[in-house]
Formats: sequence, structure tokens, C-alpha cells
Amino acid sequence: MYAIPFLDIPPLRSAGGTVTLPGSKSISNRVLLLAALSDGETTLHDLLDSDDTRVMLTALQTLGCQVTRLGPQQVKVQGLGGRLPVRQAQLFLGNAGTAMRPLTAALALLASTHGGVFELSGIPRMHERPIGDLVDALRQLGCPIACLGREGYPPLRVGHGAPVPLQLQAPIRVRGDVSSQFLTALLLALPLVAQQDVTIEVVGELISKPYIEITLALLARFGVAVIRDGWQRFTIPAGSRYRSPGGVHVEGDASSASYFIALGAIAPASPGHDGITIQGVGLASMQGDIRFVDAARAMGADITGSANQLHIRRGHWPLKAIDLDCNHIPDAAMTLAVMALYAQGTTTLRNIASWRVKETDRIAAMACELRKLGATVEEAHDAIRITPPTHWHAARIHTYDDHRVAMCFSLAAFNPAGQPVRIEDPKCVAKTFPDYFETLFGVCQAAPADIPVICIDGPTASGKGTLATAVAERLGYHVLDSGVLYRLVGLAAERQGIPTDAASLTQPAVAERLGQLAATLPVRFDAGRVWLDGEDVSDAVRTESAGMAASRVSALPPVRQALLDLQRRFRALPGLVADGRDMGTVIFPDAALKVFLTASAEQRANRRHKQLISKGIPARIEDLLADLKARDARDMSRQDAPLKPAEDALPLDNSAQSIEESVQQVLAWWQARRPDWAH
Ligand SMILES: O=C(O)C1=C[C@@H](OP(=O)(O)O)[C@@H](O)[C@H](O)C1
Ligand SMILES: C=C(OP(=O)(O)O)C(=O)O
Repeated sequence: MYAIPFLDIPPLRSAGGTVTLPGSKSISNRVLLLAALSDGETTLHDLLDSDDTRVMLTALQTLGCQVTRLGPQQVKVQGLGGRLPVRQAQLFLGNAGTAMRPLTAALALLASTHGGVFELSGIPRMHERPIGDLVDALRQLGCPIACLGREGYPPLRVGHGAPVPLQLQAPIRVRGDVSSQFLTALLLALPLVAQQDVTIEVVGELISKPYIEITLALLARFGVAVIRDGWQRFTIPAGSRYRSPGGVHVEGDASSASYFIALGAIAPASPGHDGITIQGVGLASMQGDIRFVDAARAMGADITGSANQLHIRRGHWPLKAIDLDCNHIPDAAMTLAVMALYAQGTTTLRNIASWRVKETDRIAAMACELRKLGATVEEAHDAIRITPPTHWHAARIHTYDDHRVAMCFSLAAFNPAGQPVRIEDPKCVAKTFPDYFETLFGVCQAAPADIPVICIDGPTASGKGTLATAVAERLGYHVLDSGVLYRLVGLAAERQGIPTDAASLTQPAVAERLGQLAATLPVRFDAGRVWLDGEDVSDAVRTESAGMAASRVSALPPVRQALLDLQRRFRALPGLVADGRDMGTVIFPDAALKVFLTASAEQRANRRHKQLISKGIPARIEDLLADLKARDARDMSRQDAPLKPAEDALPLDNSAQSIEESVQQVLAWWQARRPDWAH
């Protein structure tokens, strides 16, 4: 996940490959609750691991439910059989509608039948999302519920300690025109008290209907067969009781699929690929958002699929504008709004009033951000109309803590003007798809020249590695510690018995062998560690002897040549910070920012000394200083790519700077080279 203030997505050119989607949020939170309320133990497979499911899981544990994590996407839930060991709790539910609404109903009924008092709260936006229709329905039943802030909104207190009688004879009336989650909440909760038939009547038009189908299908999996009369009346038969089905597999999230369906429809196929394959969700999905496929086809996407898989190719291009009632796919429809940027003509998305009460006012948010890209947008209270830009602008997309805004606007990076897109607060995708951007970059390609590189060159012990790592972390970029590559050649040579002393290196045969070794170096950088042929060598490469060997082998042309390609392969989405001695001069001469980092030899010897001592390695400053000076002289005088600043490098002397000051300086230089995000 990119936990950084903004993520700059370079202009993207093509896409291809396979993505496996994380589990459906709607299914995950329903089955977690159902498993907790059931008799027996349930193992949930392919469960979504995200903010929304974590708040549900934590709430269930707080309520006394035993949950054992068997793997990142697998949990075992010990069902409570409709009883609560805990009678008093405060539950924080973030911004998860699928946790707040169903838990409100379930706890209101349990507190009424067994006694108890529970407080449910969320983030500030959750306290602006309506729940009044559900509260009204539960109060009809006799459940004590207090809105602790504004009437009709969380935070809520349900129950008041002692049990209260429930009135279950008359049909329970609930409005469904603000959110279908109120009806879902009642359907999930009422089997807990169904000693007699219990009927729910929907008042007015029900929105987001397909989510009710998910609810009914999952109730059936847990042993409760609801009798329905269209969308108007739902009856839970007397004696209904939740029974664990033993195990449940969660489908991939159909709303999350929409971004990759759109990707396949927008992006030309990458060389060697034939579109995008999505695994984990397919045409047989129980999720209504799979109907996004029809909308994407109407816009021109070429989509084939099977029960559990989809395959998308670019079909009609440019895309075709559509005029669509999107009430059945409220979440995925946001993706259509971004696809509309690539359509010929004006697209209208209708019947989406619920967008205004979700993670943010999504109609207003989409209109504002689409306009930043250059689109013409008209807003109605329940619709949005989008005409594509004639001139695309580089835009800084504000994401309103709304995962879907962040995800769908990433697709604007395919704009024909080749403008990058800045996504602010990219970590908001954690609500439902924490690794969204990593997954996207895994199947997208950019022209190498469009992938930004920041080079930080400089002499040994100038703090290049520390600076490069910190700058890369702030920008979400990859790091290339090119010095480590040379050290790795030195280390690998040592291990294979290839001599690296000065005399041996003058022999052409030795230089050749070292070149071959470098060309096939099995190196991997992962989570700040360096791996050589599957072995973590992060510490071994940092020894002074490996450093000296690196300096000697790095002067050999065959080694430099072999490592050239390897180093250039590190230029990957969304960008790279490369540190070394010839990054700006030889490896990435077209880099957008080159920094030449220096510090006095004394200062560098001092830092190296502190570093070694802190690791318990004995060292003398005088020796280190002499070594440094010798190494500087060798690096500067070598024939091939000597250490010297690139002509367009900016000098940075960090002798008197803190690390943070250097980082801020480099970031300021970088910002000055970014597009004008004024729009
Ligand atoms: O029941 C569900 O799982 C959901 C229902 C929909 O909400 P509304 O019914 O409020 O439209 C949807 O937007 C939400 O993301 C998930
Ligand atoms: C509306 C959404 O979430 P919630 O489940 O919180 O309603 C959504 O995921 O788009």
C-alpha cells in the first residue's frame, strides 16, 4: 500500500496480464457476521483483508466472538449461536457501511432480547451518513436506540441494559430509497428473533437492489430461507436459525473488477499480451456489480468470461458514450464516469442519488475532479453528464478519503496527452483494496522515458543510500542501490573463488568471468533487504571487504556493461530513485532530476565510523579517512565512467544538513520539475 501524501502515476501506454482480485467487501462482511451469529464453526476462505473487514472483525472479537486467523485471507470463526458473551461494548466501525448498518440491527435485537448496551461509532464521515430509516424500523420493534450526535446519524447507543419486549407481529416497515443496507441489516438480524414469522415491508422505491440478492443468497447458505414477494415483502419463517455451512469461499470483488474491466477496454494491449484476465470473479457472480460488464460492453469493451473469470480486450475505440440508469451498480458506475473521458460524445449516468451519501458526496466529487482533467461535466441531484476533454490537463486528483475516487481516476493516466496524474492520499484504497496500485502497476506499461528517475550520485559514505531510500519512500518509488550491485559481484566472486585482487583483475580472463557473473547475478531487492540467489545477504554486502572488492571490480568494463542492463530494468512504475556513482552520467542520462551529493571527507569518515561502532565493528577514524580518500581518487580517475557530476546535476553538500533537510531539498527540486498541477 502506498501510505504517502500523493502518488504520481506517469502516463500509461498499454496493459496486459492477469489480476487476481481481493475478496468482495459485501460478501466478506456479511459472512463474518453470519458466521459469528451462527451455531458452529465456520472457516472463511479468500476473505477480504482491508479496513472495512478489519473493523468488522475487531467488533466481533470485542463482542466475544473467537476468530482465529489461519492465513492472510483465511479465518476460522467460532459461532456464538445467537448469544453474546459481552453485554457492553464500544465499537468503532470506521467508514464501513456494511459493518455499521448490520451490527446496529443485530445488536439492537440482541440487546433487547438478552439485555446489553452497545455504542457504535465511526470516522467523522460515517457520522454524516444517514441511518435514520434503520433506526426508525428498529424503534418500531421496540428496540431502544439513541442517536448520540445528530438524530438519524451515528454514533448510536443501542439497548439500555435490561431486556425489552419486541413487537414482531406487525410487519416491520423500512424505507429503502436512501440505502439498501437498511433492509440488508434487518434481513441479517431478524433471524435471531424469529420464533414466529417475521415480515419486513419495504416502503417506497428500493435502491441498489442486487445487494439484497447477495444478502438473501448468503442467508440461504447459513440455513435461513427468506420468503419474498418481489422487492416489497420479505418473510423470515418461524424457527429460522443460523447454522454454519462449515466453510465459505468469498468471491473476488466485482466492484474492484470494474477498474480492470475498464483498463482492458481503454488500454492498448502490451506487447505479448492479449488484454486483461481477471481471476476470482466471473459471469456467474452473485454480486450485482458484475452487471458492470454489460455497461462496459455497451461502451465498446470486448469481454468474454466464464463462471469465475473475465477476459477483456479493447474493442470499439474510441469508446461509445452511453446513457444509463446505474441504480443497480452504484459503486461500479463511478468507473463508467472515468471511462466516459475516452468516449465519443456525452455520457449520462442516471439514478445515482445514493452517491451523495456514501464515502463523500460522490456526484460533486466526480464532477470536480473530472473537470480538473478538462472534461465538461453537468451535475444533477441524481445524475452526472460527462463530455470528454478536448484538451487534457495534468491533474492533482483530490480523493476525499474515498477509495473509489482514487481507484477510478488512476485510469486517467491513459490520457492521449501523455499527462501524469497525481492521486492524493492514495492509501484511502485500503477501505476495500489495499494493494490496488501495486496490482495496477503489475499489468500496466509506460514508455521507459515516461517513468521518472531521480539520480543521486556522489562519493562513498556521502549518505546517498539513506537519502535515496527516504526520497523513494516519500514518493512511493522503487530504489536502486547500484553500489550494492557491485558489492554483490564482489561477494559472489568471493563465494565462487574468483580472485578480485588488483593483480588478478588485470588478467582478461578474470575480467571476463566477472562480467559473466554480473550478467547472471540472481539479485532481488525486497522490503529493504538484498537477496542473492535466495539468501539474505544484506549484512554481508555491507562489510568493508565487500566494499573494497566492489570498488575494484566496478572499474572493469565487462562488469559495468553487464550491470548496465540490469540497472536499467529497475526503471519501473511508478518511478525510481537510483543512487550510485554514475546514475546520472551513464545509466539514466535522461533522468528528470540528478543530484550530486557531497560531504567533506572528514565528515564522511566520521559518519562511517559511527555506523561501524554502532554495529559493534571496531574501526579507527584515521584508517577510514585514508581509505575514503584512496577510494575517491580511484573512483574519480577510473577510465570507464569516472565519478563526476553530470553536467545537469544539482550539487548538494550535506556536511551541515540533517537527513530530513536533504530529503526536503531533493523533494523541493523534484516538485519544481513536476507539471503545473494548477487545474
Ligand atoms: O450492501 C452492500 O454490501 C452495499 C450496498 C450498497 O450501498 P447502498 O445500498 O447504500 O447503495 C453499496 O454502495 C455498498 O458499497 C455495499
Ligand atoms: C459505498 C461504499 O461503502 P459502504 O459499504 O461503506 O457503504 C463503497 O464501498 O463504495
